Amino acid sequence: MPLAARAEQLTKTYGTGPTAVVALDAVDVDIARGRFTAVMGPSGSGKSTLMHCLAGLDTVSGGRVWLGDTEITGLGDKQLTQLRRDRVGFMFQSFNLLPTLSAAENITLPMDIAGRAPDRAWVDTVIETLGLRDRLRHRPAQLSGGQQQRVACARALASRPELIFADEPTGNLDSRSGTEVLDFLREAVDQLGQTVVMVTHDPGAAAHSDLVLFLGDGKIVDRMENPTAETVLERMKQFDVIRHG
Ligand SMILES: Nc1ncnc2c1ncn2[C@@H]1O[C@H](COP(=O)(O)OP(=O)(O)OP(=O)(O)O)[C@@H](O)[C@H]1O
Repeated sequence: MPLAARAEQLTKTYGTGPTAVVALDAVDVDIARGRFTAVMGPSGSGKSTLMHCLAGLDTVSGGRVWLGDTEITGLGDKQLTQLRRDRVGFMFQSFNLLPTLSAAENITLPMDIAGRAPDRAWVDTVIETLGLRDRLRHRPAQLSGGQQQRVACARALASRPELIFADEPTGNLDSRSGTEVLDFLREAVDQLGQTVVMVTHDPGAAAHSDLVLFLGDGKIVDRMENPTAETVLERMKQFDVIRHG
């Protein structure tokens, strides 16, 4: 199966000496291309750290990481910045849109900064898929939270990245808007052939994915194909029993 990203014995330690924290402990992980992967686990289990290391947002303490066929461990800051800009899309809990720009300008901003001409047909497809056609001239403040996150999703998709990382993308949304954004991410995978990795605490959000990776204390402790909200919740309860019972 072609891989969008891969980590081998990925270790991340914060600090040194007796106060050092091992956020990731020799993690091996494959992210398959064209799939929707969710990353779950208790607070502090290393979800965001894993995402940041896979996306080249953070350096690793040990092990190796690849984006596609490119090994990113060992790349310098400049190369990493370029790689993220050209090959990775990001969505965060706070939508991170620029307030003075229209939706349309926000969507193509990363490419404008990079001096890359957008593929108009592709951007049009993304806008259509996300139902943003009649919102393009609006500024973020004139849009609902759900619409703002759809703009952020379109921005992440606009450059047709190899991989989209979404960190709690529905954390700031009511459940209806959240579901809508998750449905769009699902469509980005199913209809547009994109690859999505999403960090979430919410079993209902994870149920939109193809595969859930469960982290615990910096290790991948379990995985679940074709999750439903119920099976994910059930699995989380079992972990609680193991941890606290
Ligand atoms: N910049 C940092 N400096 C020191 N320790 C950090 C730093 N970032 C994360 N950590 C520690 O690394 C561990 C993993 O953190 P991480 O943010 O990856 O967990 P998480 O699973 O994403 O948590 P949450 O669900 O609360 O966001 C935690 O113990 C955290 O305190």
